[in-house]
Amino acid sequence: MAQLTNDCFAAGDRLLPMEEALALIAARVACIVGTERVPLAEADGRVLGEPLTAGVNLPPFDNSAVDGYAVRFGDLSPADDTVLPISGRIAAGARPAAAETAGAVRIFTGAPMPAGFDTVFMQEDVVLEGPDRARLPKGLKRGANRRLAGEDLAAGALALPAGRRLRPADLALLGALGLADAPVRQRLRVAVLSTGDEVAAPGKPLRPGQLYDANRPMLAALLRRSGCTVSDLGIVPDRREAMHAALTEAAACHDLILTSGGVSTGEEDHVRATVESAGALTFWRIGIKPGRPVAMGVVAGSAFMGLPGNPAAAFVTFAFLGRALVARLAGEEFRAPEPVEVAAGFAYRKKEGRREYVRVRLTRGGDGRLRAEKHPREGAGVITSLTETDGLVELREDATGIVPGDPVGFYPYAVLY
Ligand SMILES: Nc1nc2c(c(=O)[nH]1)N[C@H]1C(S)=C(S)[C@@H](COP(=O)(O)OP(=O)(O)OC[C@H]3O[C@@H](n4cnc5c(N)ncnc54)[C@H](O)[C@@H]3O)O[C@H]1N2
Ligand code: MOO
Repeated sequence: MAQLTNDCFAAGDRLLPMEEALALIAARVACIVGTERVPLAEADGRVLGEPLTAGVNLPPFDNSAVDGYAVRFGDLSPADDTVLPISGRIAAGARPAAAETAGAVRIFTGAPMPAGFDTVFMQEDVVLEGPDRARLPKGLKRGANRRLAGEDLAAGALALPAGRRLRPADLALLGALGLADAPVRQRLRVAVLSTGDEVAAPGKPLRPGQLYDANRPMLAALLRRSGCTVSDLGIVPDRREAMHAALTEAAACHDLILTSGGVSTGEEDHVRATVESAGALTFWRIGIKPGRPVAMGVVAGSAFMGLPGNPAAAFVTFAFLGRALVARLAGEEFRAPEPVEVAAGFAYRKKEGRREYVRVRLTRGGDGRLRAEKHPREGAGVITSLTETDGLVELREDATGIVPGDPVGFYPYAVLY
């Protein structure tokens, strides 16, 4: 994290545009975790630590894609059906046979092609004339129904790049290449804490003026889905010394500290001031709604991100900034999610110059198009505006508003974590 030095380019009160914040994360933050080997069964969701090249051809040998009859294309009559004697039989798992002399060879899906044979008729298309003669219809192309060694992936070719977050299909590829384990990045160790005297832990009765902590369970879950190991450091009261102690202790054994609340401008908002005194602040105000106060920096050698206290703001800022930071630190090759276009089902006015995310539910309009309906309650503290919706509509900085029917970019929640 040495990259996040105290050169305060985001000084002053300017709202940093999202693109600039993301560019800073990309430019200043490097991978800080080593690699380890894990069995394939445990590799789903892990980040590949090095590029993997194929050690074998995929498939490993020429084989039939169907149950049927293998022939040499040159033995076929171009203009008419061909009748050939059935000269052999090869099942899947059989050793590749020495060259058959001629004729049609009974073959099964996945069985090795006999040497010199290049084309396979599906058995449904073949008429048997007695026990050992096959009538083969005209018109099949050379090479039909044959899979060539290495046509999926050739030995020596790149199978998966470093930084890849492994998906179930990737495990099929690694398994097919004969790998029992994979070199992956160690999990990022992240400390999560909530701040604020008004925030209470579950299991205790609420004192007047208190509410239960919504952000910790949500952020811990988002982090785990991003591949992190999470330490829950509880709730830190609104006192500078308590905050200083919590952050510096957390920094000792975590790669990243993620907080919520206390990053705004109030006298009781100690997070930002603590980061400035115990480390360095890279930015702390972003041109995004909900979620303007987002702080990023370093504390005692550990990366730091402070999200706003309002739960919907914490969610949105984690989805678009926290996720990018985690990916950089964890060595994950990160591509920002792409919104899909849907029709707006609502009118909305916004200020130019900041990016807004509107919580929406998807419905299908009479015209068959997917339509985004805005949740009726917009407040950044309204948790049901997250639970009762399907995703976020993005309104970019230059937009001043939309009317029903306008095309808008929609992110389903599932693509955000
Ligand atoms: N004068 C200004 N006031 C505020 C500004 C501003 O720019 N100038 N920004 C507003 C915005 S936007 C937000 S968001 C909040 C962010 O403030 P903080 O990040 O300092 O967060 P807090 O003040 O601590 O809390 C805000 C809100 O969220 C509730 N909260 C906090 N933590 C939790 C939690 N773990 N679970 C559930 N709810 C939580 C907290 O009680 C507050 O209601 O500041 C605005 N004000
Ligand atoms: O953006 Mo604040 O984060 O509006 O609630």
